[in-house]
Amino acid sequence: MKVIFSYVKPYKWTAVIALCLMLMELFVELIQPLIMAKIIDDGVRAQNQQMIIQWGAVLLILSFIAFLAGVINSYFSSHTAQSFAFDLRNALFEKIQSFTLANYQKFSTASLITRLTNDVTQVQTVLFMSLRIMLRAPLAVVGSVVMAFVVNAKLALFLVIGAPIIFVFLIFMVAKGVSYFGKVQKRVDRLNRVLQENLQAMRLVKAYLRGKYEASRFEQVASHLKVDTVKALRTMEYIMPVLLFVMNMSLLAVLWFGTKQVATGTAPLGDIVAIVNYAMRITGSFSMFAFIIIFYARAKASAERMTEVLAVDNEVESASSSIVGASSDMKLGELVFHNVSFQYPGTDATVLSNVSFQVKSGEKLAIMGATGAGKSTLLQLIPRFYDVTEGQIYVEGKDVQQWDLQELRDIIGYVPQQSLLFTGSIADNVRWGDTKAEMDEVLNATMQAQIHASVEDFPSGYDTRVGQKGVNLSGGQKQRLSIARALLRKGHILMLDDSTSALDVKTEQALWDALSEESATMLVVTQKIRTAKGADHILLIDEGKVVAYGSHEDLVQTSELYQKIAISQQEVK
Ligand SMILES: Nc1ncnc2c1ncn2[C@@H]1O[C@H](COP(=O)(O)OP(=O)(O)OP(=O)(O)O)[C@@H](O)[C@H]1O
Repeated sequence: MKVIFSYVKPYKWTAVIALCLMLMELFVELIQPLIMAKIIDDGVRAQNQQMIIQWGAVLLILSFIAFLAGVINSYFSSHTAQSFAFDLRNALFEKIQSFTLANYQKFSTASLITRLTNDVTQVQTVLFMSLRIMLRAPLAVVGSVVMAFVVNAKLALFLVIGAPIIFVFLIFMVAKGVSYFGKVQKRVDRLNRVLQENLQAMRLVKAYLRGKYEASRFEQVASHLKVDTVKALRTMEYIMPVLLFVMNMSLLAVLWFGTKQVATGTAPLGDIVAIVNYAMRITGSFSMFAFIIIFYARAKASAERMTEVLAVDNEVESASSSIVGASSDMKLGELVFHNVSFQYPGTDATVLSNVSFQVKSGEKLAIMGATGAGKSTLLQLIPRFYDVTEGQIYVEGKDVQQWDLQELRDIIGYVPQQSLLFTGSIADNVRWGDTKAEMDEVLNATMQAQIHASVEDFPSGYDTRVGQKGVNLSGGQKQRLSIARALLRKGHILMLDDSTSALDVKTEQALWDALSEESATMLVVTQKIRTAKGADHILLIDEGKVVAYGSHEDLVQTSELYQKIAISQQEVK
């Protein structure tokens, strides 16, 4: 809660104003009985109309002030809560942007979405409600007790006799509530995950006629959410009866001893009436407590989940040293792997084992190997999506761990295996690679990526809207747009992870011809011997180990595995 509520700090003054206004409302509420008493004693009973008008006017003015305070309080409370939520959401989003891939894997996407939306809203609601009404209930209890002491301290003592029991009970219920509502939020995560997966796989669901199966999967997580929420709310239902029982016992004691005091003449009847009145107010405020605890417990659980995100330590980033710039003997785009071994964080399977190779400036390296051999993993180590477990990777003569991370990633153009596009125009999507690029640079990139002609054929050309995840584009179009986006970066190293799998032979050949003019060093993961043939060297990986390295002509002679692949693709020559 502490970390999360530090985001209220910039708005502390609006929060303080809201609190003061709320106190003003409470003050009016608490002195209302006294004024009523005045009207009855000095006005009605004394038959003094002047007094009735005078105190009536005071009551009216105070009520109007309370009304105004309420309206202005609403304004300040919502300003504070909305601004707080805005800042918190942005902070969470920024933190997530800085996550290492290993950290992404720790949280599921659905859980991160819930944390950024639902969890923020829970805390925002509690903040607003606290400033507006929720804090009023406990303060009204305290105020009523104080007023009761002012009226008759001996009788008022009976009102606080149950306080320790109530205090311990409330702490117990908050702890229970936090644990139960923490579970509820996890259930919300799961529900979102099933929903997200289902919506993303809608085509598959239809093709496999899995609508009913998916509906039952959803129903299952929805019913878990329902059961856990009901359990949490049922537990909270004990709050009211327990508080009311303790309060009613106190009230009985006040009446019992109060009657005795009246009988012996030690207290006026008015005192008992007033104390009973305050006791009723306390009881009334207690009826709010169940809601307060539910809201508070839920918000606390949400706050803990958000703190988890904000507290993430991004090991890769923090390891980045302050040495900036390249070494003097650097060659643009030169890359060296030296005895690199790698295991994914939290796993014990060795994905890459003792990998060593070198790619000279401007060279083209094709990386081949069976599925799961470790090709994509190898590429991801270069921009430090993950850090090597053993060995070193040198880019332009400098260990990647000594590069300023931004500078390192700035010189790398990366096209992942799965083409990802964003909602927006085609031009926006290409420009995503370099937001400052001019239109002629965009055109250069799209021409090189062999997508320009297709874009021109669209009725709106470069302004064509790309649907969610590029639904309105073909697989090959998406791949070529992703390549254009990477080319626009004009990096020293271009990494293509099986990014031409959806292209026809002619288009692919045209693309490689265009890319052969590129001065960047190129790493191309491919399954096709035809593509590998055009590379300067081929790196063949099997189960994370380098099993062959050389040109196509060399490997056809020397590597049995390469020969097998070549024969299967009828590309032995
Ligand atoms: N994020 C991850 N966490 C843990 N293990 C992973 C992760 N990504 C991949 N692996 C494992 O690492 C191994 C190599 O995967 P990688 O994706 O690098 O293979 P690949 O050669 O690119 O395969 P493909 O040609 O099918 O894309 C696989 O055994 C895979 O299960």
